[in-house]
Amino acid sequence: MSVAHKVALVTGAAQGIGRGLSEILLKHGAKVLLTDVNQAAGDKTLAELTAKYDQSRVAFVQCDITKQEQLETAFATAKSQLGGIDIVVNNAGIGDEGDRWENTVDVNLKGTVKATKMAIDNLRKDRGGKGGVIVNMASMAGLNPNPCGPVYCATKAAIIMFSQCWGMNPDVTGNGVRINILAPAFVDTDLVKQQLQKGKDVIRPDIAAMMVERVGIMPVEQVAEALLELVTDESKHNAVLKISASTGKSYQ
Ligand SMILES: NC(=O)C1=CN([C@@H]2O[C@H](COP(=O)(O)OP(=O)(O)OC[C@H]3O[C@@H](n4cnc5c(N)ncnc54)[C@H](O)[C@@H]3O)[C@@H](O)[C@H]2O)C=CC1
Ligand SMILES: CCCCCC(=O)/C=C/[C@H]1C=CC(=O)[C@@H]1CCCCCCC(=O)O
Repeated sequence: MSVAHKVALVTGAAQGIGRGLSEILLKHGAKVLLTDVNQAAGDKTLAELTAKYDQSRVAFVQCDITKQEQLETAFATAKSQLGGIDIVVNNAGIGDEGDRWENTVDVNLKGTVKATKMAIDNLRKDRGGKGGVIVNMASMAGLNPNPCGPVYCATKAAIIMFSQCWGMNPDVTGNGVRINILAPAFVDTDLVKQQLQKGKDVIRPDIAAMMVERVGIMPVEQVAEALLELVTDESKHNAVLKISASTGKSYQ
């Protein structure tokens, strides 16, 4: 499936991986609704992307994925402003541990569940949609245990299982909806930089640093290419695409 002229909604799109995913979709001719909880960062990213791409193809709406009504507004905006929805990338995520661990469950798990259910409802052909593809952002940390971020890892493991369960549902597959999962190892974004620099949320920063040393760290663009594969290759359904600087891409 070509992404040209398709409409994508990306969560957590103001910076980091979400911004990179949005940009590769724009480069290949899609229309993109950037969504993010951070209004100021979203406005800045929108201004930068509209300077490079046709401004009728990109828009931003503030959306906290933990808030059902803000998700509803975002999906409605994609339809009214960009003409429909074909691709949903549930990328937004955080890594709080310690006293703030419940934020990580709220955003990574509950927020992704809310957004996935809404995406399925909007894409299903029997509910007025055109079919399409959902990609949920997990992590290698949801597949391989480590002692650094137990709540983060648990939420990412849950995203994989939740997504694959929906992907086995004939009401989803029978109505033109594909669901795939992206599971990167370390990517060069603020999430990793902040955690490693301040040791803020990492329970054993020494071990985290050793893991980064062993596994390496990827540029955002490498993850964006992997997303494009999951979106465009129609044979990919219920796939988990693992990607790491040291071992490259593999499906599980
Ligand atoms: N950086 C890495 O090494 C890896 C990151 N990931 C995942 O990729 C995704 C993106 O991470 P990064 O770009 O690295 O992080 P980042 O911190 O650079 O960007 C995350 C974006 O999500 C937004 N966000 C946070 N909470 C939100 C909410 N409640 N609603 C909407 N937007 C919200 C932030 O404002 C920010 O713009 C996350 O799900 C993360 O868990 C997965 C594997 C590796
Ligand atoms: C969960 C590991 C914590 C390490 C600290 C850190 O910097 C966090 C990085 C995470 C940010 C988002 C992620 O998904 C990153 C973890 C990636 C783990 C890679 C594991 C690689 C492997 O086991 O092969």
